[in-house]
Amino acid sequence: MNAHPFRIALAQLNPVVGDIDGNVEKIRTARAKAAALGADLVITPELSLVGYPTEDLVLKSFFQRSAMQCAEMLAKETADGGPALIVGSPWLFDDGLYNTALVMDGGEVIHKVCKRDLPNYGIFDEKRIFAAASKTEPVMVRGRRLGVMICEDMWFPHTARDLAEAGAEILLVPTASPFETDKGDERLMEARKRVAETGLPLMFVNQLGGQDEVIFDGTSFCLDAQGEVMMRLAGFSTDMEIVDCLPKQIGDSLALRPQEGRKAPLFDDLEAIWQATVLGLRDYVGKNGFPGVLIGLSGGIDSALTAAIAVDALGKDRVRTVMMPSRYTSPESLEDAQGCADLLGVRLDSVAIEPGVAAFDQMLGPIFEGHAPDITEENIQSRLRGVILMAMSNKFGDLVLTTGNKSEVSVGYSTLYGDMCGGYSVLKDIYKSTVFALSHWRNHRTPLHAFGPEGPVMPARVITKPPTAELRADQKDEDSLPPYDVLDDILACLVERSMPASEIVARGHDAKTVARVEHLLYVAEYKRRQAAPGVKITRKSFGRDRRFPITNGFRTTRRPCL
Ligand SMILES: Nc1ncnc2c1ncn2[C@@H]1O[C@H](COP(=O)(O)OP(=O)(O)OC[C@H]2O[C@@H]([n+]3cccc(C(=O)O)c3)[C@H](O)[C@@H]2O)[C@@H](O)[C@H]1O
Ligand SMILES: Nc1ncnc2c1ncn2[C@@H]1O[C@H](COP(=O)(O)OP(=O)(O)OP(=O)(O)O)[C@@H](O)[C@H]1O
Ligand SMILES: NC(=O)CC[C@H](N)C(=O)O
Repeated sequence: MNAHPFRIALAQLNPVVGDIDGNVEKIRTARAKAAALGADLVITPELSLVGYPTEDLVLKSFFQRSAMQCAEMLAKETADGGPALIVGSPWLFDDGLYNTALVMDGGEVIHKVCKRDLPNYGIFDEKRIFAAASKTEPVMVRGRRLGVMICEDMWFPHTARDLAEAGAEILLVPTASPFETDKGDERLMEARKRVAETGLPLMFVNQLGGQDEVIFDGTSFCLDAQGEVMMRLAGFSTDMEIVDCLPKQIGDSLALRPQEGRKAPLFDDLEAIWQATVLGLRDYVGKNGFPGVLIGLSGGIDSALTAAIAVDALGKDRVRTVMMPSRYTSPESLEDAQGCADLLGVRLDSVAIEPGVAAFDQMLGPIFEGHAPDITEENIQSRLRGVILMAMSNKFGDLVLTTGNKSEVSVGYSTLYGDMCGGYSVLKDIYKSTVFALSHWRNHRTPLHAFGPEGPVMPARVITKPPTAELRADQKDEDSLPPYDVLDDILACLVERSMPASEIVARGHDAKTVARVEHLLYVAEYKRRQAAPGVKITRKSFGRDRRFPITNGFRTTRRPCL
């Protein structure tokens, strides 16, 4: 029996959805690097050739043909004597389009493994675009019997069980598993269940990178047959590593035993959130070709945190900020905005909005005659700031970042076409309580892979002062909203845990407050549909993840006739 190790390279790549040529080049480069290290096989992530998720792009027949032709071309390159290769690609068979892992060796595609369990919940829509395979069998590669299964196939027992019963020596899982808080634990738990059920080691090769709202954190790993982590790739960074697997006869069957290797450190919760926002923004800006970003810096915590994340993602020279004072802007806000800009080293311009406010007062005066000033005038200030930011974006090409956090986005505490102006949001799925925690954390810690300063990124007062929109005299967020610790707990119960009002009240919350927050959450749906996309962090982000009707007569505080 061949006692040489079978050397498997796990290539954690960052593809761009739809950039098939660019992705081919990334796969080719990874394979060349793995070849130099003596690999027998290179595994790339799920749909590595086209990126994940492709959404309806993959339904175009030209797209399908392009992917298949490029896959055939990559397969031909494996005639060079280098490692075999597993590439993820859509494949059109007579009975439908499948999400496949193509096994390439000796100049051709030697196996096509089709995905069996298609995720169709949360952000996933795979049943809309792919057909599901009915069975999965092991594939022979260079004398080894390999159990290849694609991402969601690992979340259920049947595929791993079938592969083990058919004599697979190891489970290989190309994946595109998006980041959310605690997702690493969930993946490990599912992987360990499959290992325990089959007695086989497992390799999980995840995609890296930001794709619109979804972030892939990588953190690929290899488990031995006891479920111990033998190797782990970096989180939030491209990476590759070779694992030597020793062939071994166990009773009647053959097994591959992965040897121990490098284990990249894991991140704690706050640093993982930080890394996700940084990677999400960096890839959104980079993959969409923006020179930099533009932020309205108010001296408040949301814009300060957004600017700090932007500097960590892009570097200070690609982040531009602008203070837009009004008669309600306090001297502390002016000082704090300047303090943030100084600490981050970013450019801060100032454009006063008072001339615009006066012009609108005059222009609308005849129409509004006899009507007392109200929220209309407050919103005009916010909209003027939006106009200024969008004008600067048009002139200089930078992407405007919106600064609203999940607490505000949930209850519609923002102005349509005002502070909601912008193309991308990094705090959209981060509650205000976590905004405070993250700001404090970043003032004391320097994250890995960050371009920002080592010291604090905002004056301490930005974190400690009461939040205010400064759209009228002496305004505080808590005049309109419950305290953020109360609001955020109720929202997390409603949004992430989908709890009825009665259960939330049973946790000790005031019934009227819960009913009001639920109402605000539902009636703000129209605003969210018009909001910029933003980084998914929690189990239920707004956007693809949580799809609610705008016109909605349901409330859990009412009792429908049953
Ligand atoms: N179902 C629906 N479908 C489509 N559109 C709908 C709608 N319901 C209202 N609308 C439209 O939306 C308008 C109301 O929305 P909008 O104009 O945004 O105005 P509105 O939500 O009434 O006011 C903005 C709120 O955001 C708060 N805020 C907090 C923090 C910062 C800022 C800031 O600006 O910096 C603002 C501010 O204090 C105020 O409570 C209506 O006049 C109507 O035109
Ligand atoms: N004076 C200002 N100068 C520049 N931008 C501003 C100003 N006021 C508001 N903005 C922009 O509008 C956003 C919403 O501002 P606002 O202060 O009303 O609410 P907030 O949620 O408390 O945000 P922040 O904590 O950043 O102040 C800000 O984050 C900022 O981008
Ligand atoms: N691409 C997939 O099939 C991903 C589904 C899987 N359950 C995950 O979230 O990681």
